[in-house]
Amino acid sequence: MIQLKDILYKVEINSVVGNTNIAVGKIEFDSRKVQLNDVFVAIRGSKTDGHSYIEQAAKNGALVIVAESLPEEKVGGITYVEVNNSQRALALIASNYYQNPSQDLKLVGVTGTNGKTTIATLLHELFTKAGFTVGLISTVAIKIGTEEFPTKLTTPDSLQINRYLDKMNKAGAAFCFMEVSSHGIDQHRTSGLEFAGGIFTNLSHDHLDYHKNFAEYRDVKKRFFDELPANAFALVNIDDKNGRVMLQNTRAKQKTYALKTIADYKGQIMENQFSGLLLKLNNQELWTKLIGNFNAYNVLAVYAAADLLGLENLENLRIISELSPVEGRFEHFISDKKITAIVDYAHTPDALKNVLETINSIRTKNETLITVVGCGGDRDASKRPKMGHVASALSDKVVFTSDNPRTEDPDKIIEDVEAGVQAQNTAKTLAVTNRRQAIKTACTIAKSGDIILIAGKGHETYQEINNKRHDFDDLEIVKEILTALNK
Ligand SMILES: CC(=O)N[C@H]1[C@@H](OP(=O)(O)OP(=O)(O)OC[C@H]2O[C@@H](n3ccc(=O)[nH]c3=O)[C@H](O)[C@@H]2O)O[C@H](CO)[C@@H](O)[C@@H]1O[C@H](C)C(=O)N[C@@H](C)C(=O)N[C@H](CCC(=O)O)C(=O)O
Ligand SMILES: Nc1ncnc2c1ncn2[C@@H]1O[C@H](COP(=O)(O)OP(=O)(O)OP(=O)(O)O)[C@@H](O)[C@H]1O
Ligand SMILES: N[C@H](CCC[C@H](N)C(=O)O)C(=O)O
Ligand SMILES: [Mg+2]
Repeated sequence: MIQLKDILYKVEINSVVGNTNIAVGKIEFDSRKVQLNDVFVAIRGSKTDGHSYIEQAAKNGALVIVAESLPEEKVGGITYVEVNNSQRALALIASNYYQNPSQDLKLVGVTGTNGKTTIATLLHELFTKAGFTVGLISTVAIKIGTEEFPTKLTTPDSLQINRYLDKMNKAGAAFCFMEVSSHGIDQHRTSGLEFAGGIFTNLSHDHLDYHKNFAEYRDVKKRFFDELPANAFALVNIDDKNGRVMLQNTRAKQKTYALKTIADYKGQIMENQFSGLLLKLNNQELWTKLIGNFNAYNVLAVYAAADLLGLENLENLRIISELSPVEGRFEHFISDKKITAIVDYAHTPDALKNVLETINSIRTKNETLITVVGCGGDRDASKRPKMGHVASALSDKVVFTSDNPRTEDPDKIIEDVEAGVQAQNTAKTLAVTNRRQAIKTACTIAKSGDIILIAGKGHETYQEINNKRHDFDDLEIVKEILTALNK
């Protein structure tokens, strides 16, 4: 059995009421899951305050309550621990509980607005092909070797992270690549983890519903680099103006990558086609099946990280050339009548712009580009008009539709998106609220040789409407419709 005093190691404690020399059960931050002898950590959330459920946790058998303020009335036999920050305390307790699993493998975190899943997944694949057992914590899935576990968040809560890292160690994993979202950093989901490296991709508009403004969003990301240990590497995209900012206060070894400026890892695009990219990396040629300028950055980050982790150069280059695109990221299908349907997870204005610019740089003049896109509900509404503008300015035709409306009115979201369309582009757009119907509309308009981009949902296999997830897979649906239309 684990002792309370052991799992409180390094936790910043204000006061304790009761005994810490006691054996405890599991750790929970949801009172509804508490069982006999568990530790309940009360967290102030965005919807409710965990401190209101201390009594319920006690009724369910909690032996220990960890909170930022202790209740006046205490129950005999329960140990109360007052801490400065419950979320941080939870993360440290979780690390201690699983015996600091991040120290027993090389953990690399990827942060930035776009490209996290792509880079983390490619690194997982690269080191797997190099013969290692590798862990992955990403938006799409959590993986231990080839075993896959479902996930709902990009960066899970600290208990889950440490539980999976422990499982990875038990499976003999040498590395784990994980996405570190700004919510994750802000909510201390990654506090107390020992990272061997951190990667910064880029910073653009997203999540400004959650963070007060862009500067705060940037500073949260920076905190991840501020907290890296001295023996870790901090690898940043120096073409992004915020790359330098990330390095300002880090103790870690500073490394840079870039396509446009001098950097430790310098890339150059030689060819950019539908079949892939020909790159020059530190003066060595490399062919990759990944498509688009933005993927040149991702490939460069992958090469650099693998190099910093000690992978032999030629093996590094050879395996990168074998890597396939990540699920739902520029995945494409060509129909019998030669209509190209591309499914991509672009759900920010910058990602959408990059994807559309890539398609425009590759396609020929007589191929029409039809974009199907929407924005998620209960998420940053200020990105909606920007996405409407980008989609309509860079496509020949746009069908605005729903993404995951969640609890919002889908037509209202579409109106927000349409508000960004400039007068000269309005004639190119139409709105079809039902996403399947919108895809069908695009397929009906498309002629042989045309390109349909379906953006925003990528790998997702559901559509969330009013707290219910319905089966929905953009790629499956577009294939089915094009086939049914005999196109
Ligand atoms: C806004 C946000 O990030 N919310 C996360 C947060 O929950 P919350 O603050 O809303 O929690 P709350 O409902 O207010 O409850 C507060 C506390 O009371 C507890 N409680 C509540 C009820 C009860 O009866 N008893 C009880 O003890 C809850 O367990 C919780 O500890 O903490 C939870 C546990 O870690 C997360 O699951 C939850 O993620 C929600 C589901 C979410 O949708 N998050 C998204 C926005 C997110 O995190 N996205 C990022 C970014 C993706 C990207 O990069 O694009 C990600 O990493 O996935
Ligand atoms: N390096 C990049 N720069 C800009 N855009 C990118 C980059 N890499 C990918 N994208 C675009 O962003 C989309 C999402 O990519 P990816 O899933 O790798 O990002 P992410 O950071 O994991 O996103 P999330 O915040 O949802 O976890 C892709 O489908 C593509 O359109
Ligand atoms: N991690 C992102 C994913 C957005 C994907 C998009 N399909 C949506 O539902 O808005 C978020 O939670 O904001
Ligand atoms: Mg991701």
